[in-house]
Amino acid sequence: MAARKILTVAEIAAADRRAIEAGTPGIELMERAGAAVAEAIAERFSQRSVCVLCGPGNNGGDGYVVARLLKARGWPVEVRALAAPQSADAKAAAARWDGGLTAWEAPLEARLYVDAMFGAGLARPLSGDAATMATLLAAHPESVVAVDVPSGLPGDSGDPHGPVVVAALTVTFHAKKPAHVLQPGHELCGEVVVADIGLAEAHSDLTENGPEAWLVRFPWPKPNSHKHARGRLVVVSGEAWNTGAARLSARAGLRMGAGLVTLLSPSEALSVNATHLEAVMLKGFDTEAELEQAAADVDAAIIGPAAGVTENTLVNVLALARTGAALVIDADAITVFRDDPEELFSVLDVDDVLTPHPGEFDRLFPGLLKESPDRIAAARRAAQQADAIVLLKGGDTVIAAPDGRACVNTNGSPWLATAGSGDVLAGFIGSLIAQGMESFEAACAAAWIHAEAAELHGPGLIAEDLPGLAPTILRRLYEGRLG
Ligand SMILES: NC(=O)C1=CN([C@@H]2O[C@H](COP(=O)(O)OP(=O)(O)OC[C@H]3O[C@@H](n4cnc5c(N)ncnc54)[C@H](OP(=O)(O)O)[C@@H]3O)[C@@H](O)[C@H]2O)[C@@H](O)CC1
Ligand SMILES: Nc1ncnc2c1ncn2[C@@H]1O[C@H](COP(=O)(O)OP(=O)(O)O)[C@@H](O)[C@H]1O
Ligand SMILES: [K+]
Repeated sequence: MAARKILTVAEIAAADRRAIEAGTPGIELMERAGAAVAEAIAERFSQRSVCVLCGPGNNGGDGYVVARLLKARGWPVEVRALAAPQSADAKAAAARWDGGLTAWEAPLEARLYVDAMFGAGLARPLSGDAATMATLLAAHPESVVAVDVPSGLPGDSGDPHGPVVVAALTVTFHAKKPAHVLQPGHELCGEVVVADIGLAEAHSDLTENGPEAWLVRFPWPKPNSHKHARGRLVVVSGEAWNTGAARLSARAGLRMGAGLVTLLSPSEALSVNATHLEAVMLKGFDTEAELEQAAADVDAAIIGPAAGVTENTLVNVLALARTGAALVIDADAITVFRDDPEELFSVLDVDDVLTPHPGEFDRLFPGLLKESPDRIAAARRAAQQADAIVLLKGGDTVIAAPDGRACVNTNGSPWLATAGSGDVLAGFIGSLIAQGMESFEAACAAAWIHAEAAELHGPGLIAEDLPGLAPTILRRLYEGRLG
């Protein structure tokens, strides 16, 4: 299965234009779009009274088609027009609707509402009658189906700057837009159905995260695999009072399949680490030179979880960067470079992964999140600036590579909002890289598995649970690997 592409508003408009130039009339695309919405509604709702709210553009045009097709199926349908149709296709679709119009302000008594006011290209916040309607509908999101996007949601950012419709189901066309995957848009859309309306494939560097993007390259062990061949991973421990986070990463790394995982511990923390380790191995170091030596032959190294915002952490990162290991740089190992991010960037390359939460991101890339149109753009610019993979954490984690690839994680689980879950994620990423997966794909796969594991557990999740939940998700992936 191919990765699920996400197209911007400009890209979808271009695909639309190409289809029309190639001989499919716009009204035919509108008929297909409306038919897909009517079909999705009939599949999910029993027959009931429907009110279709049509805007002046092509989104409204789709609405007139939905109204006609649901009426033809015997559903009681009323249509309300926010303004007269403006485009030729919308006028044609409206002309095919023979059921008359209900006044916009009449009491709302239908059991289902189809929001066809505005599409993804919304140029300015909803105002007037449209804004009032969005506010009224927001009281009954379970009865609202949005065409393309909930009206008021700009397609490229997913961040409404005014009143917005909240839907239980959104039917969009050809591909998702950023608004369907980025928060809060993702939440406002409800279930998202992507309907095929016969447009040609379009190129996109932006995808929605999921196994179809990386499962064929997942590093399963082979019959002749041995532990050294399955990837050597090291994790740098913090000082004696701060060792748990690195152990969480190490355990997660082992669960994700790395053959050998070693905790590299400051000597003074060796005994506390030793008390808590079994399959994870332990090695001490006292100086940056000893750390460099200990990591000389490893495939991947993780530094940051409870490492301490200290000069030692800074020099330890630089020491690891002198080895051939791919680096996963998290937490304190990010923060420690806040006064001179360039010093960090100068030692990174595309094998390395930075895993900041938004606060840490702002320390390395001051102002970038705020001044970017959305999180995808921010993560992409950061990856280019750092010349490394950047995984920007959140409910809608974004992973970006310096070459422009970006991936949005949509299975994010709020149960992950618990101390230490990021340490586990770092362990998962480092482990997959150590096993030979390309770093961008490793970060995507790790983020997806991490969220699936959290969802599997649900309430009461603590970070310690996550490594032990990974095998259930891995088994599902393993059994589906040929599918
Ligand atoms: N391939 C596909 O994807 C296909 C897509 N299709 C459908 O087309 C839809 C996109 O259609 P669209 O471009 O006509 O946009 P849409 O939002 O209906 O209307 C724009 C109009 O609204 C106005 N306007 C804008 N903002 C406003 C505001 N806040 N308050 C008030 N007015 C506002 C704006 O006016 P202007 O800014 O020009 O003054 C303009 O007149 C898409 O969502 C999908 O449903 C299918 O039919 C076929 C294949
Ligand atoms: N509300 C949420 N929804 C989905 N994922 C979340 C949410 N809150 C946090 N996460 C995820 O949980 C992890 C938290 O990581 P981090 O902030 O580094 O925590 P810690 O440093 O305590 O390990 C990240 O993977 C993040 O994407
Ligand atoms: K809409």
